[in-house]
Order: sequence, then structure tokens, then C-alpha cells
Amino acid sequence: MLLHFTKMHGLGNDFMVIDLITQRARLRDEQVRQLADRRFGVGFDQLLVVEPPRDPDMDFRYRIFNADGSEVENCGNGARCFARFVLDQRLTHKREIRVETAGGPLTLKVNDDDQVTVDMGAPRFSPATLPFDATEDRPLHALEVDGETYEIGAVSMGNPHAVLRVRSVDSAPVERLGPAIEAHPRFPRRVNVGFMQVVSPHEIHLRVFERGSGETLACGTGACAAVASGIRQGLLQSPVTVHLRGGDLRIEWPGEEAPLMMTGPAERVFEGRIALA
Ligand SMILES: N[C@H](CCC[C@H](N)C(=O)O)C(=O)O
Repeated sequence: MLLHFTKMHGLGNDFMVIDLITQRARLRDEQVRQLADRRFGVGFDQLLVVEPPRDPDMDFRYRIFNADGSEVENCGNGARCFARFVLDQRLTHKREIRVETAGGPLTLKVNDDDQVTVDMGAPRFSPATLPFDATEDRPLHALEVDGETYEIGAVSMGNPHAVLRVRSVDSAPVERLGPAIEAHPRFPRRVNVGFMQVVSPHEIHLRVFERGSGETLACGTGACAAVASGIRQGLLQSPVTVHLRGGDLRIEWPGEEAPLMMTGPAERVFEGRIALA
């Protein structure tokens, strides 16, 4: 069978988006990995799947699969592309869209300037929400990696994030520390690893080594997690501009249990059809 898809990106974090409302397909992990391959497949950081909601109060179910085939709880850049996709495909006419994810509900709002604002819900810091093996909830945790001790912020945006403050993102040891922390035994479901350089209370640079996909040009939930951790440590104040390799996101969070809002672009690149092996 031929599967129709749209290739999209949010600041260079790229996605294959498929609608399983007007199409039918069951994707096995191995098929996702093959589709993710940038030479033998379509090539993407994540696969985004549009399904009918299970909760009647929601408009859609939003499922996310990393390039390694793992299904995950949330994808911030993907959420903005999801909103653009369901409007372009006329699966809805709403410009404020409620979606259910494995990490909890999101509200996606397509603005007049075509930027998309996502209500990401409140960041959570309790280690159990990541999950992260730690005895208490604190702004910074000591983590031993290859004989060195690092201080990390632990944040859940539905998906797990470890945030490391660095002097410069350009010289940050992303290739070495990213994989080592992603697979650290204290993160039973692995973890996304953010490297944050604080420029001012309202501005950071960020690189993210993503769980299941490696370093990406941008990570929406990573930007949210870095800002939430920075605000909690008293380093940052809302709103914060996050400079990622692929471009900028605006993050607003008043703190505590208030929802965190992320605003940024969503681009369509091409449409295609592919025969599923
Ligand atoms: N790699 C992430 C999922 C994609 C997150 C990222 N692409 C974003 O924009 O939030 C995880 O395993 O939790």
C-alpha cells in the first residue's frame, strides 16, 4: 500500500507526518527505523502520527516516534507542525486545537502571523515524573558520568530532560556527554540532554542531544525544559528567547503550576507517497 505523508520541520527539527484518519496503516518499530533512514528511507528526527482522539474533549490524538522507533510522550516542535498539518489537510478548521499525547493534553494555537503557540502544560520537577533515580526534588542534582560529577536540572515536559549549564554551546562536549547522559542508568527510560548557555535573564543558547534521535537542530520540549530549569534556579526570567542551531523559540512561564507557553514556526517542505515494506 502507498502511504501519503508530508515532510515538515520546526527550526530544522524534521518530521514525517502521516494522517491515520483518512488512511490505515500499522507501523512496526523496524518500519519506523527504516523510514527514518536518511539514505534508504524518507529521513526524519521524528515520525508524527495523526489519529482520532480517544478522549471526546480532544480534537486529535498526537503520537510521536523517534528515529530509533521508540514511541515517546511529547514533541514540542512537532506539535507546531501537527497544527499546521491538520489545517492544511483540512482535518479541522479550528485554529485552536486540543490534542492528546502520551505525556498529557496540549493546546495548539495557530496565530495570524502563522507562528504557532503551544500550551505545553506545567513543567514537572519531581524525579518520579521523568523518571529519574533521585531521593528528592531539587533545582540541581549531582550526576556522575565517566568519573566526573556534573550538576543537572531534571525536568519533565511529558518527556524527560536533563539540563546542563555550559559556558559556551560551541565548545560544549555534546558528542561525548550527550550519549553518556542519555543512556545513564539513573534514567530508566533514557533522557534528552540539553546544553544551556545563559546570555542574560531573557536569553539563552541551547543545543540538545535528543533521546532516540541524537543531536537535532532544535528541540521544543528541550527549550521548554531548559527555560523552566533556568527560571527555577533564578538564572532566567520569563519571557526567554532560546537560540537553537535551527533558529529561535519564545518561551513564557510565570512559574509554579502555571502552563508554559512556547511560540515558534512550522514549515512544510514536500508531500510524498511511500510503499510500506
Ligand atoms: N527525542 C524526544 C522526542 C522529540 C522531542 C523534540 N523533537 C521536541 O521538539 O520536543 C524524546 O525522546 O523525548
